[in-house]
Amino acid sequence: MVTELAVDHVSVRFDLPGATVAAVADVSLRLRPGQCLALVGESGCGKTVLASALLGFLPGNAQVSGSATLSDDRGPTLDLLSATDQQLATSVRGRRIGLIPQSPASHLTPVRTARAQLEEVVRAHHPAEPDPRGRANGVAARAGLSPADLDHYPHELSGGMAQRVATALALVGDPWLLIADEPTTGLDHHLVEGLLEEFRRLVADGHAVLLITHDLAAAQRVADRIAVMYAGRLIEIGPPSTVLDAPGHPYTRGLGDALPDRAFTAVPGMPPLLTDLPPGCSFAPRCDRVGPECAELPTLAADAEHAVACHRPC
Ligand SMILES: Nc1ncnc2c1ncn2[C@@H]1O[C@H](COP(=O)(O)OP(=O)(O)OP(=O)(O)O)[C@@H](O)[C@H]1O
Ligand code: NI
Repeated sequence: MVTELAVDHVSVRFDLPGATVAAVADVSLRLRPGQCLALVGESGCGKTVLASALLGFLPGNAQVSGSATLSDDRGPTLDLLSATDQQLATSVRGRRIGLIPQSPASHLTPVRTARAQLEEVVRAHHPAEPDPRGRANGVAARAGLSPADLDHYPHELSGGMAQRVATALALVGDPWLLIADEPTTGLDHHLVEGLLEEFRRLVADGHAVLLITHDLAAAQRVADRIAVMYAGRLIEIGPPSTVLDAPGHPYTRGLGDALPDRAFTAVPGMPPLLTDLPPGCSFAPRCDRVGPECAELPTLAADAEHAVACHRPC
């Protein structure tokens, strides 16, 4: 059996009174053991919504289409988008897919210490473990925490500390696929290095990592592919060297130019409103290469090594 997550043509819309938000549109991607895919893009482009769709964490006003097939030897092959919450809770979350959520503090129980929460998850995943405390300390160390750090309540943890507790919680069940949503937020340079090292080690051990990040430099250091999202769509995907050094999409070129060691110039203009997307390329209003053909939606060749959804690539 091929171990894989196959995301095919996934779209997520939110119905609001009088408007529809097209948060994710027609996203396809694949992840296999030994791979790290970085998903990058400006705030609000749909990264967290995509991750939430995969784990069944979308609110009731979300309309989802497409499929996300999870195949591995840890459970039945499953479409994550049509699975029941019961199936996701008992067989997927934490066991086949681990999530480091974007706001980790809000996922911790306020009245119990980090240790109590981590040891509970250790016991749930490893009922025969004779030393849950030792195992919790071990997984905490991999996330950059000392045993003493665990004896705090969530409100006593800094943002970076809560982030590391969330990382430890996600690692406990040894999921083959880890989805990390902005895991370096609030961490200092030293801790970012440690976390990226842990991701590299997981990938070398045969895990897969979907790294959602604003930090292109981090993506470059750990990912073997970078997928760039704009206004809910994937607009470019390829190896970091290509995407960052020889990008095809004008938006990706703009993102690369915003790196601190380059021009540091942000892409001019604002992303479009997701309630009111233009029919063609949604980057066209900001694009310096725009032409008449951009009134048609460009497509992305999903299976190519390097793919660009642009009529006039750089
Ligand atoms: N429950 C909801 N109802 C309506 N719109 C929503 C809902 N949740 C998210 N959105 C919208 O969907 C879009 C995508 O949001 P998302 O959180 O995925 O962005 P993101 O790429 O993760 O951004 P960031 O980098 O800031 O975390 C945003 O415009 C957001 O306002
Ligand atoms: Ni997000």
